[in-house]
Amino acid sequence: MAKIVISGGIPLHGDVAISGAKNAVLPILAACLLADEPVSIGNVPHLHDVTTTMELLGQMGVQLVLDDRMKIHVDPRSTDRYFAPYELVKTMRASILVLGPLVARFGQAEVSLPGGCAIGSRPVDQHIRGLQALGAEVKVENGYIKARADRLRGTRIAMDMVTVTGTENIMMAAALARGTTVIENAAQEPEVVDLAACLNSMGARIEGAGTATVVIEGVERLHGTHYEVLPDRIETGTFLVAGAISGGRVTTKHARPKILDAVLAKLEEAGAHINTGEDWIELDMRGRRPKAVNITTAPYPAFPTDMQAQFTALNCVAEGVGIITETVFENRFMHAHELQRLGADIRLEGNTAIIKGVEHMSGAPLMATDLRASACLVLAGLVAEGDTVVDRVYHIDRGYENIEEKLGTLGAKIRRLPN
Ligand SMILES: CC(=O)N[C@H]1[C@@H](OP(=O)(O)OP(=O)(O)OC[C@H]2O[C@@H](n3ccc(=O)[nH]c3=O)[C@H](O)[C@@H]2O)O[C@H](CO)[C@@H](O)[C@@H]1O
Ligand SMILES: C=C(OP(=O)(O)O)C(=O)O
Repeated sequence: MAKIVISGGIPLHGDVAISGAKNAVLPILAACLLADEPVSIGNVPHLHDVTTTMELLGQMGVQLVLDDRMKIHVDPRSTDRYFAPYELVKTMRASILVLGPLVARFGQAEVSLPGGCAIGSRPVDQHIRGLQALGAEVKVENGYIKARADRLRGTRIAMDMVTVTGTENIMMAAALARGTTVIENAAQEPEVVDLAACLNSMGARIEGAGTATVVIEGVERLHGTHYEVLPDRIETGTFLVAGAISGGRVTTKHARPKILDAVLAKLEEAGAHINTGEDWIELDMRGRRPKAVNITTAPYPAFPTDMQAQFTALNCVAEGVGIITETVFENRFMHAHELQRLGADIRLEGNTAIIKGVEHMSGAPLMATDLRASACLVLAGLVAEGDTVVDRVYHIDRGYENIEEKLGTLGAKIRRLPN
C-alpha cells in the first residue's frame, strides 16, 4: 500500500490553490441523474471519491467524460440501471446520494446500505424515512435499500437530527415530486447550498437552502446546465493548519473565507494572524508557537467535525491544554492513538480528547484509519522531528487532491512511496 513520508521541521511558506469541494461535487454528480439533458460540472477536484462516483454512475448507463480542465460532462439520458452495488458503496458512503435521484426520476432504486466505518455507525434511517414520507415504498432486504414510487408527493418532513447527505437526498428527490416539500431541521452546510444552487440552475425551485427550513416546489423536469463547484472549505482549513502547525505563512487561493468563520476564529485564537480577501486567506504564524484551543464540533455554522482531527494535531504541539469534544460522530478519535506514537500527550474520555501540548514530537511509522485522520497525521509529520511514515494513504486520496505536491510547493519535505 502507498505511504507518505514527511521529514518534519520546515515552516511552510507560499500560496496553495484550493480545489473544488468533495462534499459538494459528489451530491452534484448524483443530481445529474435527475436531468433529462446533459450537464457539465466545472472545478471538479481530482479525487478518488470522484472516480468512484463516475464508476457508479457509469455502471448505471450514464455517459461521463472528464476533460483535461477537470470538467465533467455528464449525459444521464442513457441511464438504464438503477442499482448501486455493495462493492462501490462500501468504499464511499456518499454513494447513498443516488437513492433520492433514482427514485424521483426513474421510480425505482436498489442501493446497498453503506457499512459502518472508522468514525461511527452512520445509519441512513433519515434518508429512508424521508423517502417514505414522500410516498416511496422502501424496504431493506439482503443489505440493500429497495425503493419504488410512481411519482413522489411533496410533504413536510422534520428531520430527527441534522444530516447533510440526508437533507441532500430528500432535497433531490423532492425536486421532481408533485407539490411542495418542506424540510425542517435541515443541514445548513455550504455544500447543501451549492447543491441547491446547482439544482436551481437545472430548473428546480428550491428556497431556504443554508437555513434550517428548505422549501422545494417540485417541477415536471430538470434540464441541462453548467455548474462550477464551490471551493473545498475542509481542504482550505487543512492547509491553513499546515501553516500554523509548522510556524509558517500560507495563503490559500481560490478559497471562500465566508464559509470558514468557525475555523478561522479558532486559528486566530491559536495565535495566527489571518487576512482575507474575496477568494483568499492568508495565515501567518511565523516565530510563534500555537496556543492550545478548545473545540466542540457541531453542524454548520459551528466548528466542522471534518476539521477536528487537524486541530487535534495542532493542539499536540501547542502551548497549554486543549479540550476537543466531538459531538457529530461517536468514534472519531482514531488518530489520537497514532499521534501518541509521535509523543503527543492525549487522554481520551468518551467523546472528549484532552491534549497537553508538548514542545517536540518525533517521527514514527503511523497508520491512517480514515480521511481526516490521515490529514491529521500528515500535519503532525510536518512538525515531528525526523521521518514520519503514514501508511494506508488511500484514505487521503479520497478527499485531497495531490496533497504531497501541494505541501511540497509550500516547502514541505514530503514524498509518496508507491505500493
Ligand atoms: C459526503 C459528505 O457530505 N460527507 C459529510 C457528511 O456526512 P453524512 O451526511 O454521512 O453525515 P450526517 O450529517 O448524515 O451525520 C450526522 C450525524 O447524524 C447521524 N445520522 C445521519 C443520517 C441518518 O439517517 N441517521 C443518523 O443517525 C450520523 O450517524 C451522525 O452522527 O456530513 C458529515 C457531518 O458534517 C461530514 O463529516 C461528512 O464529511
Ligand atoms: C467523513 C468524510 O467523508 P465521507 O462522508 O465521504 O466519509 C469527510 O469528508 O471527512
